[in-house]
Amino acid sequence: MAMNKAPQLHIYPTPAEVLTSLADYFVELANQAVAEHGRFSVALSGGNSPKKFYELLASPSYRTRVAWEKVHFFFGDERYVPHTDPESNCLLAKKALFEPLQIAPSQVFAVDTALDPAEAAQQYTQTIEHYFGQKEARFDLVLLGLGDNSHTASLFPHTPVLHEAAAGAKEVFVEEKQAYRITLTAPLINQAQAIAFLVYGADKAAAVQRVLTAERHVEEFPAQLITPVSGELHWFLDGAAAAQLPDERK
Ligand SMILES: O=C1O[C@H](COP(=O)(O)O)[C@@H](O)[C@H](O)[C@H]1O
Repeated sequence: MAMNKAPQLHIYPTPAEVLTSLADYFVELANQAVAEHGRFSVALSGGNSPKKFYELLASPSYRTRVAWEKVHFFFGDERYVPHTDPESNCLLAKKALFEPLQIAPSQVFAVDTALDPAEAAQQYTQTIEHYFGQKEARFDLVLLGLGDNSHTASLFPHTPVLHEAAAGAKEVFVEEKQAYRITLTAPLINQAQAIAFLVYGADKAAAVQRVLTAERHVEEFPAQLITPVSGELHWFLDGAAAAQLPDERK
């Protein structure tokens, strides 16, 4: 039986150092993927944490280090709102990354939130399948965040999508938000070549500790579902988010 590789933890004193380390890793993976297969496919995370990361990638220090015209952007999850809504993960990426880097619309694969949720998820699955063609859908990188309730992407505690066995996108009604989300399923995320969590801030410390050290209980701690089939799993953390980890994990 294949054993899951242990996640690699990268812990830095400050969020700024975490962001730089993740940006360096992004550059390394992007250049490697472009050299190997001519393009780099990345699924972006949303919420608050990645804004500064996207701004850093678009900054003068990083913008010349990646062949951005060869990068193809997907979304690990999307809030079920128009792309002009401040809640939209697509809008966040557009403002912080796509516009500053002048990314062509043909490089961005967004969820169509004008459709009904099930249709939007089905269409996004088809978009992903079409992009990868005959090959298994395997993103070069999936970026993830972590909610203080241990959700990642839009894999929220006690939702049916946690049991989805198909690798694709799926709609999920999130009771605590009273709203639909569209999320990549855990099986699809786990097919990725590399998966990187970006988590910083003291409000995430308990969730980090539970996901990484508690006994497996995916209904309560959905981020425990993220166990790559054969790719790499990295956690980029600041000291505050890592504070409740036992010393031997730091
Ligand atoms: O709702 C979401 O939450 C998680 C965590 O976001 P953060 O605001 O706590 O950083 C995020 O990873 C996900 O993409 C987003 O839609």
